[in-house]
Amino acid sequence: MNTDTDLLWSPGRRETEDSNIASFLRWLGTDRGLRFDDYAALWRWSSTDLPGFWSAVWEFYGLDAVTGYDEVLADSSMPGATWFPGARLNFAERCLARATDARPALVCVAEGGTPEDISWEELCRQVGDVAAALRRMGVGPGDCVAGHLPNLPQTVVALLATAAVGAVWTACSPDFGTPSVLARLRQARPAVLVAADGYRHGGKEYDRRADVAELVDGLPTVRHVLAIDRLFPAPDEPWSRRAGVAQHSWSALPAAEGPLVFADVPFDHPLWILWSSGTTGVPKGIVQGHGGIVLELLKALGLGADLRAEDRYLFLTSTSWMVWNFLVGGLLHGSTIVLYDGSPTFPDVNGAWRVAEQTGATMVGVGAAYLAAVERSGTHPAAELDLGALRSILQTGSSLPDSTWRWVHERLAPGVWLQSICGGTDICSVLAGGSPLLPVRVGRIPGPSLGVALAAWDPSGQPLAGEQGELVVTAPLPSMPLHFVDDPDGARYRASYFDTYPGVWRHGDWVTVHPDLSVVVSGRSDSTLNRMGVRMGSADLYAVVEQLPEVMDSLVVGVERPDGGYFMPLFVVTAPGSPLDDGLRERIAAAVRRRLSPRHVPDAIVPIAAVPRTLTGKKLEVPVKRILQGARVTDVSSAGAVTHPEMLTWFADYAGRSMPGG
Ligand SMILES: CC(=O)CC(=O)O
Repeated sequence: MNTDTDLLWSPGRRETEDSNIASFLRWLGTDRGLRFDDYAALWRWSSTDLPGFWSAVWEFYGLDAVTGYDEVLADSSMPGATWFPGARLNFAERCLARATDARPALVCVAEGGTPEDISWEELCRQVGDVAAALRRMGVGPGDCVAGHLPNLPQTVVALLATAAVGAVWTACSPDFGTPSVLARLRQARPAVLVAADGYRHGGKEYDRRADVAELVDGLPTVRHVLAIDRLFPAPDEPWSRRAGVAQHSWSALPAAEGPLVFADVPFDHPLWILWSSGTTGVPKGIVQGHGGIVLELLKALGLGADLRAEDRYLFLTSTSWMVWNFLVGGLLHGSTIVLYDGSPTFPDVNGAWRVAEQTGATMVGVGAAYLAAVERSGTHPAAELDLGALRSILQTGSSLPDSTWRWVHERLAPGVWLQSICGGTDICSVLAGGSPLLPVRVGRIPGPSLGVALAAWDPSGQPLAGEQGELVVTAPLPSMPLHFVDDPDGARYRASYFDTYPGVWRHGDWVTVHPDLSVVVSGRSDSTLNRMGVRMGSADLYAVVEQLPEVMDSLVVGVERPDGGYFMPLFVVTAPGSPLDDGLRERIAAAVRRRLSPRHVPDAIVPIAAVPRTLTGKKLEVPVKRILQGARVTDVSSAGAVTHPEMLTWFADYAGRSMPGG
């Protein structure tokens, strides 16, 4: 039910008249003679007239002054759509195109430190020096440069320098275990490894030099290590002793001899490789292209999130989550991007908000789990900190409990525009999210993003209105993968998105699209709960269970048994001092029965010490389900890619001990 008490935020004059999307609508009227009464009408046009919409984005953002093209969409089949043949543009060049003296390009904060500004001029100079160094190492189109780096200014510089020379970038955050990093980077076959000596997190320093040596040993294609010695400086000490590998110190790189030259690459030239979470098999290397990413991030951040040049845009993320790339996309808008290298909960749970205060961040991106944790802490950031500059929060990763939507508006930053966004690595962007033209209501993503032909489908491919179905995208997007790494015939790519509905992208989430176009995502469809033929999203259960003050975290899975039975245990982490006794079990079951349905009541409610998650915060529903079905821990998760890996062994023991018929 959606009543007015659910309304948290409504567009004001700034949004309806001064936002980027308002300017876009005016521009469509004057330049194209197109008028739309509301967001819904604009979205319908944008997701059906693809050449019309994407050519409008192209012109509105001035790309026609950069390059021409033969056609907008030469082939619209999925997979394999052909966008903007004939166009040539370089992501790095576009990121540096709006350099200005007026504002910094980067504001960098190390955990416990003070913010440091890097000007656009300085950023361009550093990109030029590193690009020149890469060219001296013989790196160019067809090569890969890999980063083993935390969220440092050097990481942004290395990405832009790699793109500038036309090579492919990929990164793993150093908090990943070495086997996980190797499972990814081995596939990418990097020629150069850019690595930091360590990182700081939660008040501790982690030395990673030995891990870098191990990586170099495991990556026979690496010829050069570009070493960032910041925490443990020992410039003359090579980290790897492997023959044939040269180590260069980042801080000692010579200045470039000439101006920065950007490789002139076609629209679909590979830009970077992003990695799937790798919790259900070998991580998939998702390759996205220069043109598709430029266009998508201009549209998503500009027309969707209303990012502007004067914004200071912070995302709390490691370099392994696609939102880091989504953060760097802020440069395309001439915005200042804020890089925080550290834990959002250091020195206390409000660490991230302190960084926002220190840096004057105007738009802050966070994972849902972090927001919920701050809510639970009982602190009142709005009273303790000056978040006056903050205008918008981007929330993603998983669904937000209803209470947290309200808490953000009441206690974190009253008046702020909370944008819940859903998309992912696969497109490095947003499928559904906020719009300056749409109100924000509790529990609802305001609408599908422009250009995204999003729908809910039933198993036979029929669209569902106001009912939960598979999230599909029925028309191509420019940032869809060019291909996967090591997938020459595209079989892995097709199997990932196109096996259920040939020619239509199945994203792997359960979604409901309401008549007002608002969207509710109810969890991953590959971890669906299916009781007696009724499908239920795990997120619905979490939303109820995690509202109880005694429950800190939870995980639910539905296990098909060999005997045809179905077992649906709910695992809960209780708050200190709240044992999971019969009383609490009954309160949980009663809340689920009342707020959802008797069918949602779990078969067992079991205490656990922690919920294992991917390093980007997603609960490990599918791996746990598979363990409960008898899979070996090592077959369903890759070491170092999950939090609380010890819990996977716990689930294996539980499967042996407590599963019905087990
Ligand atoms: C934008 C997103 O969808 C991010 C994520 O959940 O991985």
